[in-house]
Amino acid sequence: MANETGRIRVSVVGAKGRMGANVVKAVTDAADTELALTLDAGNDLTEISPDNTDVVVEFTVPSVSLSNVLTLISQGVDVVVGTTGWTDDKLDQVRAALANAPRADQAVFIAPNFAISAVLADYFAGLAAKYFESAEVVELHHPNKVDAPSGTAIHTAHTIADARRAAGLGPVPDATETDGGSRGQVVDGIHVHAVRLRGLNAHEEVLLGNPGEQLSIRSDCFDRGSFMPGVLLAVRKVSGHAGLTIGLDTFLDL
Ligand SMILES: NC(=O)C1=CN([C@@H]2O[C@H](COP(=O)(O)OP(=O)(O)OC[C@H]3O[C@@H](n4cnc5c(N)ncnc54)[C@H](OP(=O)(O)O)[C@@H]3O)[C@@H](O)[C@H]2O)C=CC1
Ligand SMILES: O=C(O)C1=N[C@H](C(=O)O)C[C@H](O)C1
Repeated sequence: MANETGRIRVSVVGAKGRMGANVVKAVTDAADTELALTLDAGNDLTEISPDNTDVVVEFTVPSVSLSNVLTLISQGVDVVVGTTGWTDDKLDQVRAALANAPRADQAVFIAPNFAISAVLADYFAGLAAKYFESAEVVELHHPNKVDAPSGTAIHTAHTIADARRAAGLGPVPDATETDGGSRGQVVDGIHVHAVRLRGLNAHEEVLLGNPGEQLSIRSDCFDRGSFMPGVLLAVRKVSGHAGLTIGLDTFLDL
């Protein structure tokens, strides 16, 4: 979708945040998008409508994202979401809202990660998982992050678990009898470990092991600019994909 200038009008929710501020700059700088409204906590999302906006980009906090997305659907605009914290129940609520949306072709796109390195790490982990007895995920982030483990790590754990199930693999080998929390969170049978360290930005390592060998798949996003090509790709694609779409891999030729 585009306006009479040929540019996609993009509003940003969470515009003053770390990601939102980068999105405002990316949308302003790109030739085929133009910045519409910028909103943050305390602003009224019903200011956003098809009169001023084609696509909304939402980067806020997990506790408010569902409510924001439901409001934006009822406002009749397409939405690209980068905020984490999505459960099956929340996704079902989005699907139900889309089924009753003002426009029949309305679209919501949610991505756990917009960086090509992270999307490929997840994809490669899914390809490799069936060949290894053991699999664990380590995610490492800046200490200002409010959620752990990361949305990306949760997604990667499910990707690995799905591949293991499809290959008929059983549980990962683990003789641990006492833990005290040191073995991380178990997501779909896969242990996920979260590091929070000043100096880091967003990193993930998938460890796959067999007797006598190991494969490591690692993504390092040193700068939030790494997410912007993926965000802009989603902004350009979302309006052609009615309903709920999840994961940037759906817009890549993998
Ligand atoms: N998918 C991806 O590729 C990526 C996803 N993320 C995810 O994006 C989310 C945001 O991360 P980040 O930018 O670092 O977080 P920040 O805390 O820097 O930004 C969040 C922003 O949302 C605002 N906000 C809070 N509540 C509301 C509300 N009800 N309505 C509108 N705005 C609100 C905050 O305002 P205030 O501070 O005033 O409360 C703040 O400006 C996280 O879930 C993170 O995990 C991050 C990087 C990449
Ligand atoms: O909060 C962050 O910074 C990030 N959040 C996302 C996540 O939880 O997976 C994506 C990326 O890891 C950066």
